[in-house]
Parts: sequence; structure tokens; C-alpha cells
Amino acid sequence: MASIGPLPFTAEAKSTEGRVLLYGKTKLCPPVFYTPRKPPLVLSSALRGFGNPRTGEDGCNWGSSSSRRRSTRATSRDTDGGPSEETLQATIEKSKRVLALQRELVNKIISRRKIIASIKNGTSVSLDDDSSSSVSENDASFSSLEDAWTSDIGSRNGSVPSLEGDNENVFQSYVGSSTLSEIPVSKPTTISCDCGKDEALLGERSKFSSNGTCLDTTHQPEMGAANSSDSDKTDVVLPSFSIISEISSLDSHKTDIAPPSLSNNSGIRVPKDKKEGDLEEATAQIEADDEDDSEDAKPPPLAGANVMNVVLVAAECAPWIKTGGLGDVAGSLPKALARRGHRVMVVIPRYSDYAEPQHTGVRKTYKVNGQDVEVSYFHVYIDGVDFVFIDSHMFRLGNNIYTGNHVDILKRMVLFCKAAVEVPWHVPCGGVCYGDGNLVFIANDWHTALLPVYLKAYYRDNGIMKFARSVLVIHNIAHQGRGPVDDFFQVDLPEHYKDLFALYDPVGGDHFNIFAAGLKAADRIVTVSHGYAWELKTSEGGWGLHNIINENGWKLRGIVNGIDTKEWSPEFDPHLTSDGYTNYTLETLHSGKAKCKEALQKELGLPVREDVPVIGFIGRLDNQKGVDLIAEAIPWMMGQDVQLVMLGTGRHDLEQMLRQLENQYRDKVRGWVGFSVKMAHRITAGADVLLMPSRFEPCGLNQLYAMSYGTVPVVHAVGGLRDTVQQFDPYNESGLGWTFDSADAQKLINALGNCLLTYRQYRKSWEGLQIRGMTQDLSWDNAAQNYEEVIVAAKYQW
Ligand SMILES: Nc1ncnc2c1ncn2[C@@H]1O[C@H](COP(=O)(O)OP(=O)(O)O[C@H]2O[C@H](CO)[C@@H](O)[C@H](O)[C@H]2O)[C@@H](O)[C@H]1O
Repeated sequence: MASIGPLPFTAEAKSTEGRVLLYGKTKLCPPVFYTPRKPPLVLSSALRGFGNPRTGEDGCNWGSSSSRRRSTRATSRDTDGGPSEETLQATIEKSKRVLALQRELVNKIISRRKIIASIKNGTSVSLDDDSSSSVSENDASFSSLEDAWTSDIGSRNGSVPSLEGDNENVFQSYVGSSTLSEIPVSKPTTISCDCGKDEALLGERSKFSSNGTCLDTTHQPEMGAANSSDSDKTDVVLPSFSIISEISSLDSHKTDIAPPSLSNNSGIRVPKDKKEGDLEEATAQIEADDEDDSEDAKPPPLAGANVMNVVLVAAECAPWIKTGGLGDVAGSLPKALARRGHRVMVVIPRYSDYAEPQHTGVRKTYKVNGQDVEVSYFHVYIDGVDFVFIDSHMFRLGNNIYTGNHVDILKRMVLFCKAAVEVPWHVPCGGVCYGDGNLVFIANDWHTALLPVYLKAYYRDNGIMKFARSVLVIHNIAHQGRGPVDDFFQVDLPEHYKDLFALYDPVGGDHFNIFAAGLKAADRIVTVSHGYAWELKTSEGGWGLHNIINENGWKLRGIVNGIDTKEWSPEFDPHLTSDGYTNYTLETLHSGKAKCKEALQKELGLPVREDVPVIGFIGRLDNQKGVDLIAEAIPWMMGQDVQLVMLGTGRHDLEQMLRQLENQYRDKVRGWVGFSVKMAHRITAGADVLLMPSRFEPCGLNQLYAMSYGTVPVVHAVGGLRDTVQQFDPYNESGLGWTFDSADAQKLINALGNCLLTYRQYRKSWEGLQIRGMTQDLSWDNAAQNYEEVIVAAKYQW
């Protein structure tokens, strides 16, 4: 893969349960997952009337027993204070009315729960049965039911709600916002929907996840987007509207009672062989169920009320197709976002017949350069993420995904982005489309930079997808989708959009630039490190786009990539389980790494020696990665007692250089030309040092992988390398590796020289470096939280 700078369209190198549905308030705003709030258990002002106004204590408490004790004290103080008998009588009468109302409500809830339970158990329950299980006026067990109910709610939400004012406010907004809005929905019932269907998918979804699903047939896309003719009618899970309306009827009693959790697990299961009027038993059953449930209960989503529908669109995605770091990010960031509770989809082209994704049966046609091109969609749900593959004859490229001239590549990206932006409408995931409300697209690099433009030009400018937002992630600004000005006619946009793409630079003159348009159209921009965010604003680092980036600086944020700790962990790495390699941990670092080093030397035919430092390099062979600096430093390096292992593919001349170095220094150098994920993992584990002399590096992943494997990085302090590799300080025994401050072979030699000295003579310091590297939290979790802030900011931006 030849790489090199901003050539036109060179793509290569550069490069719930417990969750509830919030129904949007407008047609265009489909359901949203939100974290169930602690249902505040408060009573209406009428009911609160017999508390003590001076102390603020509430005389009527449905909360904990301690609250009830408070209630008793409050009443007696009132009495002591000398209210008249009449007042007391009135209060008692009022209490009775309240209790009657409470009983009625409890009965209703019990009967609804029975219905739910019966639906679940496949038994029929007559509504008439309600009476048999109702709470009788004199039922002594009422208070225990009260306990059961409150503990039910309390346990499901982590605490027993108090009656203090805050909760009340929350509850007022809870009920007041919308009776259909924020209802804790549990086991969805099954109804019919036009969203397209694949039975297998539904089964698969239930196999992989028990997540609540974003469901709403009332929010089908406009524009006739949901083409029912394309898809069969399907059974999908939907929240039971009858249950919701029941809650709303509770509300109509004008009693401010927190709706009870309708979670599947909380349904009252009345044993068929028991007398249904046996309230105490039913109560005991609830309590027992709740105890069981609390063990299984899933915590609420980390994202809380910020959960969104996220659609990440990228030209590559590991493990299916990866030519560089973009594939890694597209494969792992979405999973981290899903772990936070977002509903997440990844959309990529289907370049080959991948094993896992199944045809959804949905087909659409889009115009590319005036021609109709049919696409269809494949889907698989893995690790909480919906992966959607767009199939078309134009994408059948195998692993050579950036092949062709710039117009060929441009046409593919036009088709990809046109189709991708409508995936949330057309492709049922787990039986149900995402819809376009509470939706954010995350586009990546120039390949998908058209998506924010299409979202705006085709939809939002026309009042469609008004609530959808786009974030554009810059992984590498050096590749921009440049072409002659006339390329504008390929992208099929209104004439007035031409200026968005127009760019002048001293080298290329006036030209058409997709990245430029995407940066302007996106609601937010992210790049993959803080250092790179800064560099992008400079004329050296912005590659001609620095002015646009500066103008849009307010929406740019640097977020350092994480690593997929499942894929890149020395403890679980499947590539270290054969051929003499071994998995290792911090505890077994010494022996494990030595074994991997020995296995690497054997596999590559290098002399097997424990004492010789093995230096690794993995990366695309191009100007960015500074391979030429390594070549310049080779005479010095070969004078050292070292072994050098290089893995890469890219520029033909640099591939030749690798082969030549190996031929020239057969007992010291191995140059593996090709793309081998297995070798990348093995070098990362077996090498002592990882060299990354990149001229620029937006983030860099290999140094992160290296550190988590106890391999010490030596890097050019630029972009994300500067952010992630702190220089070793021998006086304080701190730092993670060695850095050099300019892309200069001599500086590389100095840094590497110090590194080798420490390796040989200061073993304790060396081990310290390894341990510090391995014990960092490099997971995607932090980054995902930062992305969440960005998408939420985009959501609320108008
Ligand atoms: N020959 C080979 N065989 C097997 N695996 C190989 C390989 N060559 C490279 N790889 C793998 O590809 C990935 C490359 O990661 P980089 O961070 O170097 O990405 P790249 O520069 O492509 O991406 C851009 O995007 C990423 C993600 O944002 C940024 O980190 C980076 O700075 C930016 O340039 C690593 O997983 C590496 O192991």
C-alpha cells in the first residue's frame, strides 16, 4: 500500500433490563434509552397535608420503616401541640381516604403484574381475578404489602426513596414530563412492525444480549424510507402500551405515586395452586423474588441519561478488514460505548464474504454518478454492538480496499456514505431499526467525511433527521480525498454546496477536498490525541486544512485512543499459545516474556540469545512512520549487539529496503514484508524495545500495545506519541520509555543508545519501566467516556 501524503484519494495509509424507553416528544424523535431514575416515592400535596409543616417531616411515609417511625412521632407531636379534636378527626378521615386510595392503587398494580406474569408464563389470567387478590380494608397485611412494594422499588433502584423535597421535584418532572415518556418498561411484549425482519437475527439478538431494545413503530422515518415492501412483517419486541396506559391511569388518580417498576423480574408471580387472595403470600413472594432479582440485577448504564443511538461509519473495521489503526478503532471504540449503555452500530462496506454477518433481506438503490446501484445489508451482533455490512458489487475488493484510481475510490465512498446515512432507517438490528432520533453518526477520516455533508444537505436542510448529529474523527489529516474541482459533480450535491469542498493550496492550487467539507459540516470534530489536536492547527501539521481547523477549533477535541484489552493482552493473546510462545502476566513477566522472545528468535531464524535486546518495528511503510530514519541509523545499530525485527507493508522502495537490510545483516535483522496480525502480536510480545520514529503520529497504537506487553517504546515525541510515552527519568524512576524531539536519525540513536544502556546495566530500572507500562489503564473505557461527552454536546447543539 503506497502511502504518501495528500495525494488524491489515497486512502490507505493514512490513512437492560433496567433500561427504559423514553419516547420522543416529536415524530422525528424516536425512543431513547435512559437510565431509570430512582423512583421517588412521594405523595401528592393532598396526601402530604398531614405532615408536620414546622419540621418538614411528612406524616405519611411509604418509605422505609424508619421513615414510618418518624411519621408516628410527627403525629404525636401534632397531638401534643394541641390540635382540636375536630382537626384530628378530619385528619383521620383524610387518612382513611388516602389509605383506601392506596389500596386501590396497589390492587391495580398487583393485577397488572399478574397479567404480566401470566403473559410471561403463558397462562391466562382473568381480570376478574383481581378482586380475589385485592387488599381488603381491614387486611392487616397491608402494611407488609406496603413494605414489599417500597422495598421492591427501593431494591431495584439501589435505595429506599425518601420523601424529602428533592425526590418530590424529580417525581414531579417524572410524571409531569410525559406519561409515556419515562416509564420503566420491563419485559417487552411482542407486536408487529414493518421494520424488516430476520428471524435468525431476533434469535441471535436474544442469544447475545438481553439489552432493552430501542423500539418504536410510531417513529418510522419519513421520506418513505422504511420501505415495507422490502421487508417482511416482523414480530418485534415492543413495550406494552397497555401497561403504560395503566400507569397513566394511575396518574389520573391525581396521586403522586412513583410508578412501580414494571421490570420483568418484579412481576408478582401468583402461584397457580395458591389462593390468590392470600396477600401475605403474594407479598412474601414479591420479597423473595426481589431477593433473587437483586443478585441478577444489572446496574444502570454508565452513560446514565446520556445514552444515545450511535452509528460509527468507517472504511475498515477489525477483525474483518484492517489496513491500519482505523480498523482497530472502529472495532473497539464501539464496544466501549456499548458497555456504557449506548445502542451502538458500526457500518462498514462488505468487502468479502465474512462468516458472521447474515443477510437482512433489505435492499436499497442509490445513485452513483447517475447510475442506480443496488446495495443490501448484512448484520451481526457481537459484544453489544450491531455490525452492519453494506454489500454492493462496488465493494467486492477483498483486502485491497483502497485500490483503483481516485474517481473509483470517490464513487465507492459516495455510495458508502449515501447508504450508511440511511442505515438507521432501513436496517433492523435485533428486529428494530435505530430510527433517527437521539442519533449520532461518528464518521472517520476522509473516506466517510461525506456523511456529515449528506446528513446536512439531503436531510437536515430539508427538515428530515433534524435530531441526528455527526461527529467526524480525524485519524490522519494527511489523506484528504483531494481531486480536481470537477470531482464535485461526482458527489451529487446541490450546486451551492460546491464552496464547502473548494480549497486552494500553494501546491495543488484550487481543488476539491472532501475532508474540508466534512470538517465544516460535522457538528463536532475529534482527533485521536491532544498533541495531534494542537498540531492540526499549525501549518506544518494541518496539511493545508489548518485554517479550516482553526476556524472550527471550537468543535475540535483530542481524545487519546484506547486499546482493545481483549485483543491486546499478553494474558489472553491467542497468538501466544503455540510455537513456543506463551501467555504471561505481570507476575510471570520475566519468564513469560523470555519465552516469547526465544520463540520469536526461533520463528524468524535469528540466533536464540536471551541477553541480546530485540528491537521491533511494526507499521505501514511510508513517510509518516519514519522508516527511513531507521535505515539511516542502521550502521550505528548494527555496531551494537542487537537484533532488529521489522514488520510492514507499504511503499515499494521501503519494502525493498527491509528485504535488503535482512540480506545484509542476516544474523541481526529480519524484515517481514506483508500484513500479519499474528506476527504483529508476536513481535509485540517477544521484543524488548519497540521503535516508533514516526514523523507525525496522530495517536499511534503500537506503542500502547507494546507497553501493555512490557515492551519499552522508543518514540519520536510527536502527536499521540508525546501524549502517551513519558520520557524515562532515572533519578525518579519514572516514565514509560524514551523519546526524541525531532525526526532526526542522530536523535533516534541517542535515545535508543540510552535505552540499550538501561536494558543492559540497570535491570531494576528496566523492570520498573515494564511494570509501569503494563499497569496503566489503557483500555477504551476512559476514551469512550470522553466520546460520550462529545456526542452529547453534539446532541444539544443547534
Ligand atoms: N504489516 C502489518 N502487519 C500487521 N499489523 C500491522 C501491520 N502494519 C500495521 N499493523 C497494525 O495496524 C495498526 C496500526 O496502528 P497505527 O496507530 O500505527 O495506525 P495508522 O497509522 O494506520 O493509523 C492512524 O489511525 C490510528 C488510529 O486512530 C492512529 O493511532 C494513528 O496515529 C494514525 O496514523 C496496529 O494495530 C498495527 O499493529
